[in-house]
Amino acid sequence: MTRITSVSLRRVLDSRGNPTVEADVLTESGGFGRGAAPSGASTGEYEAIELPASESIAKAREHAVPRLEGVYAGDQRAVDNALRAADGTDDFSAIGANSAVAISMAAAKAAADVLGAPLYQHLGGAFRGENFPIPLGNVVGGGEHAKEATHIQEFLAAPVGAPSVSEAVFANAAVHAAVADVLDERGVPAAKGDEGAWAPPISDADAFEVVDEAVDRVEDEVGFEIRFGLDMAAAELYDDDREAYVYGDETKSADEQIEYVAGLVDEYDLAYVEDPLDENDYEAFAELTDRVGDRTLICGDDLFVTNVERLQDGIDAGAANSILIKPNQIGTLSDAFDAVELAARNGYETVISHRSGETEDTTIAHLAVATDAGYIKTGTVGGERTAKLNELVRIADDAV
Ligand SMILES: O=C(O)[C@@H](CO)OP(=O)(O)O
Ligand SMILES: [Mg+2]
Repeated sequence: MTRITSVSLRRVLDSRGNPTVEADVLTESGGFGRGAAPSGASTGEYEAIELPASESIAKAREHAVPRLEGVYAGDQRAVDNALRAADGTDDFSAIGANSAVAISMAAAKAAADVLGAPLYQHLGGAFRGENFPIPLGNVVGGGEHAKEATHIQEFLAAPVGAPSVSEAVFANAAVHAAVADVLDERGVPAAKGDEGAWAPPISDADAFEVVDEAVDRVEDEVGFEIRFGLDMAAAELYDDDREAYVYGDETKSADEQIEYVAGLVDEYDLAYVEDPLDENDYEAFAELTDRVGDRTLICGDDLFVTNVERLQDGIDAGAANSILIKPNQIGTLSDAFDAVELAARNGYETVISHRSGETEDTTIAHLAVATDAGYIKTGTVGGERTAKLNELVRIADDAV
């Protein structure tokens, strides 16, 4: 029933206005699924390769589409193995991870359509749909996502005490609004960065104060615990030649960076710190995890790139205690699931994540529920971000 009869690919816009790949998959019994690839700006050195959309589409049409016709969409591993076989490289550099992930997601949705089940249930089974991830909401940011703003890429609201996913989602939006108020009171004008977070021209130290204040205000209003966290995207701060983290005119050695982050965790009771160190420095990750891993999540994004081999190296080294899962970093849903499962077996928390360049695709909301992930990082406001957040609300309301 879920045998694939056609795969079509097209160029569509992403949220930055760049071309990205959208895939439609049809099955013989009329099942339909559509998936679109997101795109990163602060990409990790070890990510699967995104090709220019037109090139990726042309290559996938030539090599992947003929292999996919006749494969069962309901057999996700068969679909993803066909994509890997069509590509023939380790990093999807032949057809592009952008076409691969779009097709992989579209096939899963087509299978769910045939089965008449919500995507999260097709991917995660009958017992999923009870637990929901805590949404990490980007409220202030800079780095590669906005010029003339903070060095730290993302300040993320974490409504850890929210009684429901819906209240959590609205709390993050309230923190985003409260940040605007606090900035306004301080006379700071702020544009928005790529993910819709405020991108004010202030120092990192000031941003901590602003976010802390905004979180306190909303916490008082809603009556449950809200903490905050960071994505430092430190690989972007790290200068290989100087062997130091560069913050404008200041630099920090790896030891100083560890000291700095450990201090921030304690000062602001941070719930979450993503990529606090360079993507090649497992040792420094391990040292920081050893120091503060009992009270905060140290998450590997560029460090692990959703790759089981890199995650296994991290587990062996004691580096981090959680992993960011981005399907397009590795190219298929099967690979993303393998990373989630390896993480879970080793007590690593999972955080399912969007990219800074996004589309209206809602697959990651379903993926987070399907894998029982503790967290999802998918922005706070803006249509391509609220698409996922609203889908979570619908899943919780049994309305998908
Ligand atoms: O670093 C990150 O975690 C992501 C998403 O927030 O950014 P990008 O997609 O630019 O890599
Ligand atoms: Mg990151």
